[in-house]
Amino acid sequence: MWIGVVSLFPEMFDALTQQGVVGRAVEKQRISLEFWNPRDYATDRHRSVDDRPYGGGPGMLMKVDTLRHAISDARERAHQATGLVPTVIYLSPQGRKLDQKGAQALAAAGPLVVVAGRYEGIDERVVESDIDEEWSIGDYVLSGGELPAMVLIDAAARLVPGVLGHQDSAIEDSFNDGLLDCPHYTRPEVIDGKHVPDVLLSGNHAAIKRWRLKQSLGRTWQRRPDLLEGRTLDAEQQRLLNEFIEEHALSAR
Ligand SMILES: C[S@@+](CC[C@H](N)C(=O)[O-])C[C@H]1O[C@@H](n2cnc3c(N)ncnc32)[C@H](O)[C@@H]1O
Repeated sequence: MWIGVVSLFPEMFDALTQQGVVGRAVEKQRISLEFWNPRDYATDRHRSVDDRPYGGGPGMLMKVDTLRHAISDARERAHQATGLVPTVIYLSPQGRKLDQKGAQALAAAGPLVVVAGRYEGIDERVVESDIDEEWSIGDYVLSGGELPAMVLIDAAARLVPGVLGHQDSAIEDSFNDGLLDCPHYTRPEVIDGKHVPDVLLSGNHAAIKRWRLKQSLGRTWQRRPDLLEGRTLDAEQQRLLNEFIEEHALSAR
């Protein structure tokens, strides 16, 4: 997966690319990340990258020419590196809210150019002319698009085949099949008098699989019932959820 990043603070991305899953993916060249800094295109004495908004008011906007130049070079490089036309994404609180389905779509898309905004954002005409999609990471406002860009890149990159050591771990993650993940346990067998559920020690893989699905369904029902709305459970899933609800009612008594 090829990703070009347009940012005034490319060094922030070291946090993403120098360790962990994405760091290893970059090292193994499963993910290629390249950076364009609008400041490198500034020609004035102060190397300015911001400009005043028409109509006045507080805050600045990203300077148009340096930003467009960076986007254009990133787009051209994407084509050169992959032979494909990239999707240019602007991280914005006004964009489509990122969820696991969105991350799956981005992981399967061709090359991406990801634009991190700063100040009060970017000129609307640049959005209209140079941006293909706007993505948000949630209904709150951050000071810049770098953290949102890293969130989006991480969420998509770990779904690229070969990026995760155990590909299954992505399959079983929360949201991948529309449910929350089941609870997990590691050693020791007893912590503060609390035991690992017997079934996980049984070695009975069918029973473990059934238990995990039951917990997934139950947790989703408890914590995120909205995820179950409009979803038709098959007979086995319904049975497991009923069992969970019954057990839950019994333990609540
Ligand atoms: C201070 S914000 C500008 C917010 C903008 N004035 C608004 O209210 O829509 C600066 C930059 O941070 C990024 N940003 C902030 N919150 C974000 C979010 N929830 N999702 C994605 N990007 C965000 C965007 O790139 C934005 O251009």
